[in-house]
Amino acid sequence: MMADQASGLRKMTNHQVKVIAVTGGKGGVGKTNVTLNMAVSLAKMGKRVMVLDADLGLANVDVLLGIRVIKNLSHVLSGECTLDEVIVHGPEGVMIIPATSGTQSMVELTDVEHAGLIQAFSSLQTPIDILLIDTAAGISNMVVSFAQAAQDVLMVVCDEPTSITDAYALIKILSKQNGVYRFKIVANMVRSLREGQDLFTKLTRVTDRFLDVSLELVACIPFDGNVRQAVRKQKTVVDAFPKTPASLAFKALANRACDWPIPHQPGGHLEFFIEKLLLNDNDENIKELL
Ligand SMILES: Nc1ncnc2c1ncn2[C@@H]1O[C@H](COP(=O)(O)OP(=O)(O)OP(=O)(O)O)[C@@H](O)[C@H]1O
Repeated sequence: MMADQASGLRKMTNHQVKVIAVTGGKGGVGKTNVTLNMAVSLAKMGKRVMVLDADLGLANVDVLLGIRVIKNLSHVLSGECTLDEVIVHGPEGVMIIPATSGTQSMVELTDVEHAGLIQAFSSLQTPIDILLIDTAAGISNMVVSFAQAAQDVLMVVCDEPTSITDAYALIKILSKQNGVYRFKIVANMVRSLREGQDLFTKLTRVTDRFLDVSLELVACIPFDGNVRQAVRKQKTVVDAFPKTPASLAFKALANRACDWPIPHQPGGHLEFFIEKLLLNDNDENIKELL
């Protein structure tokens, strides 16, 4: 299976795909809003964007966009269907891989599911430029897998002590145990640029002291009541209220993301991401499953 997978990858074009994992540690800091508003902004720029809702059990992406879902990521992980078959189209043609809601939250991937995930991405046929992964809250092996495999890890934080401590805990685990040392910080729901910078300073004060990591503040998204208004309308704020402060900040972040370099991937497409997913697996048995 591994050999088939590798040859399948070699057949793909040399097209490079950017993979960004949106994390945060704490729930409710705005990960899904950051993901979707970036996705719609990038799609408006002409990019082919795919969003993976990686919060199995507590899916939000489809709800936030008012999209009806029939099959979702859990069907893909169990081998019932392919990733291409579960794609639903959101605003601006953003392709969504939905998760499931209303079932027991699935935070830890079994070996079989991890193998299913790798297999699913290896055989993805739909061409994309950017894959945005909206990860679950907490520090599960699923969050760690995606953060480790992505080229960029966005850490969304807001001005609450628990947000800083949870972000720090996630950064610690990713750096000390999983080889992720670079983090892009998004200060969300801030009242001013200054508040965003102060938040970043609070976080770097502890990471500089205890960890060997590099943090970069890439966006300060203002607290903006229009975000909630848009959520109620099941739309992204960049769509519903394009000129409001949060929308402008989300668009600036998307613009910035376009300039983040993509590492050279000889096989092209998602090979880098898939290889990292394979590497991330601590259990050698997974290779037997592929
Ligand atoms: N910049 C903002 N201004 C005002 N409200 C915001 C902003 N960003 C997010 N929110 C609000 O915060 C709440 C949580 O946002 P969101 O669902 O994106 O967080 P999350 O981190 O994905 O949550 P979870 O981890 O629980 O899925 C939502 O009600 C949303 O409307």
